[in-house]
Amino acid sequence: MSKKIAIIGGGNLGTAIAEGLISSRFISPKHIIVTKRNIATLRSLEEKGVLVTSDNEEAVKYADWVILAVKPFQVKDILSKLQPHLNPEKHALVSVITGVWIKDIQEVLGNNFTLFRAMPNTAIAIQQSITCICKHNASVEQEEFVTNLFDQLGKTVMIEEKLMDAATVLGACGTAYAMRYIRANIQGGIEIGFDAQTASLIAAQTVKGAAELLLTRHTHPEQEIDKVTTPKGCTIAGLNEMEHQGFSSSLIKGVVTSYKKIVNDM
Ligand SMILES: NC(=O)C1=CN([C@@H]2O[C@H](COP(=O)(O)OP(=O)(O)OC[C@H]3O[C@@H](n4cnc5c(N)ncnc54)[C@H](OP(=O)(O)O)[C@@H]3O)[C@@H](O)[C@H]2O)C=CC1
Ligand SMILES: O=C(O)[C@@H]1CCC=N1
Repeated sequence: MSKKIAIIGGGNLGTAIAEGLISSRFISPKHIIVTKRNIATLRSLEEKGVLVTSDNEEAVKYADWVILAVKPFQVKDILSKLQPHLNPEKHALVSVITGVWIKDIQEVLGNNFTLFRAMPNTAIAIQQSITCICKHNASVEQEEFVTNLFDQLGKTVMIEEKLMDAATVLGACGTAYAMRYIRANIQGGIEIGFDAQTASLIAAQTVKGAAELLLTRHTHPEQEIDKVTTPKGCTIAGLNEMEHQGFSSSLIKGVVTSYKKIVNDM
C-alpha cells in the first residue's frame, strides 16, 4: 500500500518539504496532506494536487507518516490533542522542530512510537537541502524510508541526537548566513559598477560554483583559495582586509550565538 504523509504545520519549512516531495515525484501529491489553521496560504499546493486542511486530526487519520513542522512552543499542545488519534502500529513521526527532543515528544505520546528528528533547510523546496537525521525506535525499513525520502530532497547525514542543535545552526540557519554573505557581495558589486540584477547573478553563481568545487573535489576551502590568490594580487589583498575586519571571527561568533540561543531557550 502507498505511504501517505501528513505535514502538520504548512509554513515556510512545511510547504518547502511538500514542494520538494512533489518535484521529486517521491510520492504522489494526493498522498500528501498539509495542515495549518489558515489554509488560504496553501492554495498553490492544493492546485498541485496536495490535500490541505485545518484539521490535524483528519490529517493523521489519513496518513501513516506524520511530519511535525510547527513552531517549538506549539508542539506539545498540538501533540496532546492528536495523541488519542495516533497509533504506534500505524503512525511514525518525523519532527523537524528546532530544540524539541525525542524525550519531549515521548512525554506526550509515550515510548512506543517510531520517532525521527530531521533538520533540513529551505532549499528542500528545490531538492538541494542538507538534512541531518536521527532516529529512535525505528525498523530498518522505516529508516530506509526516511533516508530515501530526504535523499530525494538533497543530501542526508545520519547523526546522534546530541548533535541536532548543531545541525540546526550549520545546516538550517546556514541558509540565512549564506544569503547574507551573498547580499554583501551584491552590495559591494553595485558599488564597483554592476547593476543589482547582474551583481546578484554573479554573486549567487560564484557561491554555487565554490560550493560545487568542495562537494565534487572533497578539498579543503583553503586549497581552493590557494588557487585563486595570485601573489601580490587583488584576492589576497581583499581577503586579508576582510580578516583584519573580523570576517571569519564574526561568522564563528554568529554560529556559536545561534547555537547558544537554541540551547539556552529550550
Ligand atoms: N524555516 C526554516 O528554515 C527551518 C525551520 N525549522 C523548524 O521548523 C518549524 C517550522 O518553522 P517555519 O516553517 O519556519 O515556521 P512557520 O511559522 O513558517 O510555520 C509553522 C506553521 O505552523 C502552522 N500552525 C500553527 N499552529 C498550528 C496548528 N495548531 N495546527 C497546524 N498548523 C499550525 C502555522 O500556520 P497557521 O498560523 O495558519 O496555523 C505556520 O504556517 C520550526 O520548529 C522551526 O524551528 C527547522 C529547520 C529550518
Ligand atoms: O531561526 C530558527 O529558529 C529556525 C531554526 C533553523 C532555521 N530557522
